[in-house]
Amino acid sequence: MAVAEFAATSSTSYAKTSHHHCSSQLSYVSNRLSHHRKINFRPHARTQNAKICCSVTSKEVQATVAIPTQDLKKKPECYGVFCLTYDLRAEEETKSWKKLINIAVSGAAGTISNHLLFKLASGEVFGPDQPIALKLLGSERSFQALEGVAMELEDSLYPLLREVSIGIDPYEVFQDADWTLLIGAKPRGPGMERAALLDINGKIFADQGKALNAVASPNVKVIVVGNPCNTNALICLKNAPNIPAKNFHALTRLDENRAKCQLALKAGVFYDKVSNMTIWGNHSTTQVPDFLNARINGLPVKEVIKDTKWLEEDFTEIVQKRGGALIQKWGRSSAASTAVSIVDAMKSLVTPTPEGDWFSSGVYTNGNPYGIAEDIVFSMPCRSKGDGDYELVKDVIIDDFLRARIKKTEAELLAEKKCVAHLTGDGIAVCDLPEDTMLPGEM
Ligand SMILES: NC(=O)C1=CN([C@@H]2O[C@H](COP(=O)(O)OP(=O)(O)OC[C@H]3O[C@@H](n4cnc5c(N)ncnc54)[C@H](OP(=O)(O)O)[C@@H]3O)[C@@H](O)[C@H]2O)C=CC1
Ligand SMILES: O=C([O-])CC(=O)C(=O)O
Repeated sequence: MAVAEFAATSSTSYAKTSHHHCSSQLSYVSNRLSHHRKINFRPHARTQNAKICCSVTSKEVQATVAIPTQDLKKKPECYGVFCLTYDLRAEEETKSWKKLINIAVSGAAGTISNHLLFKLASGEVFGPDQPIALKLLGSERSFQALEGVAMELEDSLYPLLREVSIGIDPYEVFQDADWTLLIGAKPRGPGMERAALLDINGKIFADQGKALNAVASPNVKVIVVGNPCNTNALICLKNAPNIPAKNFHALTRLDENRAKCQLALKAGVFYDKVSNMTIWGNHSTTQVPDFLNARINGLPVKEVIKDTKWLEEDFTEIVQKRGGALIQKWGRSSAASTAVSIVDAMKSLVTPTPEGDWFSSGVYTNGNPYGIAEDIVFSMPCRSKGDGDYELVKDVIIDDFLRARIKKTEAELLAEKKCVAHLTGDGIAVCDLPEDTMLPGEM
């Protein structure tokens, strides 16, 4: 279909008219770029302009759509309706738009992503005046499903979602990414050794680290979700030497949220009363949910929950194995709550941490103040000024109970690291994992 058939002229006030109404004025001319299996170049400047309304603030905004004069077939980097670009100069004039944030997501056709992408597009992380681009990474096996995801994003008419592109080559999809959410990973199948999983998934994260190093924004923030996420994050950062190691996170926010929920349940308070929750170590069954430093209604947990046996035994184990308990009910691993926790993890980095509180994230240990071995990715308490960066919290108490548990999860991560030495540039891999090395979902 010829692009010139596209005709849309309108401007309106968002306060009075929804974006659904706005968008319905577009003649839909997407030529369904389904046959384009790769993205490979950026939109070119040669355009002619038409106007559509794309307001996201209460101010009246006229955004100018740039209509490509070239055949859309030659513009495979965007998906469908997202190929209709807009004139940044016009936007600058309105002073209503912020610079686009590029978010790359791997495993984008998977279950977690199916929740996450729609939350991102709705503005949950970056706010109601921040346009975003989603760059979705799939594979040969998932490409058709990925198109389905992109079609649903189109049909959702999110005013903040300006660009969607899909592809199977991380060197293309990660181009200029400001954030990268690495979710895609092979799930551990029946009878599969954890060492094999570390190797298979490790290779994925080594390749993706190299791609990020080559093409992403030099200050890209990377959140690794695909398991085993701590060691995958380590592999990724080792393969991306030009990106600060500090920018890589392994997702342990779901564990933090699970721990807060259990403390709230036991104390009989709503979960917003639980703060200062640290998850130490690995996103596995050796993780340490820290009830020593956590607070309920501002008080140390031990002053509110007097049942020490429950705290030391039941609480810890419930949190460690919550993923497995969920799998037994659902028949698949946590997806919606994982997506929520990814949003929480991102928001914690772009919003100043409330005074006196902190959040948990699996981060690179070099320079940590707790005596944890260097050169691994370990969940620790962090605070952020809201600039995307974070600092480790210094004023935490570590008693003998906590120290012993931290040592155990540290030993597990050091063993995992040896298994992937061939992928981190540390020589020959020697894999001798402790018996109890399991994902939260394996029990
Ligand atoms: N850190 C945390 O708190 C949590 C982590 N997880 C982890 O997140 C990851 C994704 O979970 P979820 O979205 O539910 O999983 P899905 O199975 O729905 O999706 C996973 C995606 O991984 C991709 N993948 C990459 N390599 C392979 C491979 N070799 N074989 C099969 N699939 C592969 C697939 O996409 P494609 O073909 O496009 O590459 C697939 O769509 C898992 O590793 C899971 O263990 C889950 C819950 C919590
Ligand atoms: O073990 C899994 O794949 C799921 C997981 O990480 C969790 O639920 O925490």
